[in-house]
Amino acid sequence: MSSQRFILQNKGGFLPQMLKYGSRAEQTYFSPTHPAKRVHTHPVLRCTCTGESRRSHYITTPIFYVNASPHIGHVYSAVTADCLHRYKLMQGFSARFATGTDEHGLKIQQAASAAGKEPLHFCTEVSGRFRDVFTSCNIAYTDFVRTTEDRHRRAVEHFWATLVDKGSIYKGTYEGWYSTPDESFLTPGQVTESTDSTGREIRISTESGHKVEWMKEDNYLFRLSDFRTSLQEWLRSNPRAIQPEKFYHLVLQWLESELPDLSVSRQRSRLQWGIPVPGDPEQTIYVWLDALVNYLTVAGYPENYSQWWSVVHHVVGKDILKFHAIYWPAFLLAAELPLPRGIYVHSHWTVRGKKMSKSLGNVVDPVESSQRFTVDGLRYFLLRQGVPDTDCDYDDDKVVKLCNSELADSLGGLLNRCTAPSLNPEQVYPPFCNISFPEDSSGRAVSDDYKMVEAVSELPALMKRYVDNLQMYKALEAISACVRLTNSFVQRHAPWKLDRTDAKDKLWHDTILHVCMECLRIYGILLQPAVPAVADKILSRIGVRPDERSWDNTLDFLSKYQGGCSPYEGRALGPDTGVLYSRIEKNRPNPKKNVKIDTDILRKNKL
Ligand SMILES: Nc1ncnc2c1ncn2[C@@H]1O[C@H](COP(=O)(O)OP(=O)(O)OP(=O)(O)O)[C@@H](O)[C@H]1O
Repeated sequence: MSSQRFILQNKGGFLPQMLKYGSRAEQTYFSPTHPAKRVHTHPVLRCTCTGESRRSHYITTPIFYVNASPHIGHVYSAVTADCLHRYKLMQGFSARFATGTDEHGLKIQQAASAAGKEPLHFCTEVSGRFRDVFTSCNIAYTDFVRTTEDRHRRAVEHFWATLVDKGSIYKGTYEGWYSTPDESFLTPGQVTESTDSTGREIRISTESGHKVEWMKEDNYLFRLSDFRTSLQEWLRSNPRAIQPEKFYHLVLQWLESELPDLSVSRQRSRLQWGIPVPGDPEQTIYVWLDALVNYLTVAGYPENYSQWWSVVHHVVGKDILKFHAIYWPAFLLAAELPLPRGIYVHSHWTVRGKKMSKSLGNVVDPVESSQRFTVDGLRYFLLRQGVPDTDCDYDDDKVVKLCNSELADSLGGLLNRCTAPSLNPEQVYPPFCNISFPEDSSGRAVSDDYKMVEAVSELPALMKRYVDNLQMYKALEAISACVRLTNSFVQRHAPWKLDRTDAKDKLWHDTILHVCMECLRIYGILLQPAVPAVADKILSRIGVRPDERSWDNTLDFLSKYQGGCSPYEGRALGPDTGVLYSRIEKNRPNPKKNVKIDTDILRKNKL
């Protein structure tokens, strides 16, 4: 059965890409991620083959608002996307990874004015800080977009004109609650009463706790209400479009209520720092519409964008789920553009139970943390401890504990055992002996050794399942469990007790080291997306060349055991004999030092 990628188009716009199997006449469509499962049959669907390569992937982070410097939460979004991007590259995909900065809106206008700077000058400075932090955390983005760039302005203007052409934008009066800090509109049900620090009665957003104000002004409205059914249809046809599943259900729940039309512009008199509405200089385009279009800008919109646009996946924090899972798909449906292939949602890092946030000031500085724990130590902690479904509390002691036990002791210890001159005086990848470790149990290997080999051979498939579900923490947990099994294998057979002058003992000794190095080779390859520097150290030390580090190279794990030959056997080890990861001292420096709490802000927010 052959498969070909199609975009399905209905009356209201494009439905997301699906794979069509079998004859056109059947009009039966299948999810790309669940080809075995029939998900949608629609009488009016029209199919257009995009010619998209199945081996390309485009991943994005949110673009970050430049009202203050980046913190660990931003780095977490970026490290997650970076890990996914590296993982796709390792699998041979042609992949693109975009991040950038969101630079328009009232908050920026106010922050620039408070800093006594021109908005663009202010944005350039803060945007540069994001870029620097990402570089220092080894975030290998392929594109960095700023919403103040000309290419983005062109994309936004074109997108706006398309929405107007399609009749999805009209001029009207918006009246309702608005939260400037969240740059979002709220229904009466999302607003609650509260008091400010002087005891004055105010209204706040139930979700963010930010103050809201009643707004009434003439502006442009987007016919969001027209798209509720199409959005429901999209999600029901694509049960994996939003992951983890709990967020998918949350969006479906939101869609059970009516969607009021959305104001998509501000009067220029209130907001000057933004892109003017084409043909109406009295109005500025709403910052969220402006910002979301960045994903298209990077893909090349409005010119040749379809190659990348058809494989786009967004990584977003749960705080901006509504914008990405409702507003953005609705805008795209209105513009008759394909919907994202996947929206990967993650929860928040908290500090003592409160969301780490620029506005609260309770931020952890990623540069200080990466200097103390190393870049890979910080990346490992974020990906290993960050569970997308639930919030996680950040604590320096947890980083120390995890990195010491899993990177320094377990992984570093294993590498050291195989490569230390005391056990490996020839400094080579030693040979494997089938008589010592045969497929049956007639050699010196015991049943736990076979279990360990089986676990490691299954590891790539397990990792693929986890990473494809955005469960990096489970993938790293599985690798860590295998590292422990390999250490137990060494401990069980204590090669240091064997007599290397005895021919049989020597064969068994070398076989033990060969098995360990094969395990390390697999761990090194699989760890590359998460901790590239640590993985490179492992692979270089055991003599694995850069062209031998792709996903396919995990398929020949312990090939000698399976009767094949090994290209690594007898190879000289790499020259770097340094430790893999140096243990971090606990409590030095002061673990609370890099948690900056702005007490004024906390007081103001009654925390
Ligand atoms: N505490 C956090 N944990 C995880 N991700 C975060 C966190 N804070 C921000 N992010 C990520 O960065 C994106 C943009 O966040 P934003 O710029 O609004 O940061 P913020 O610190 O929450 O700012 P503000 O306090 O001004 O709202 C979020 O959607 C999310 O992807």
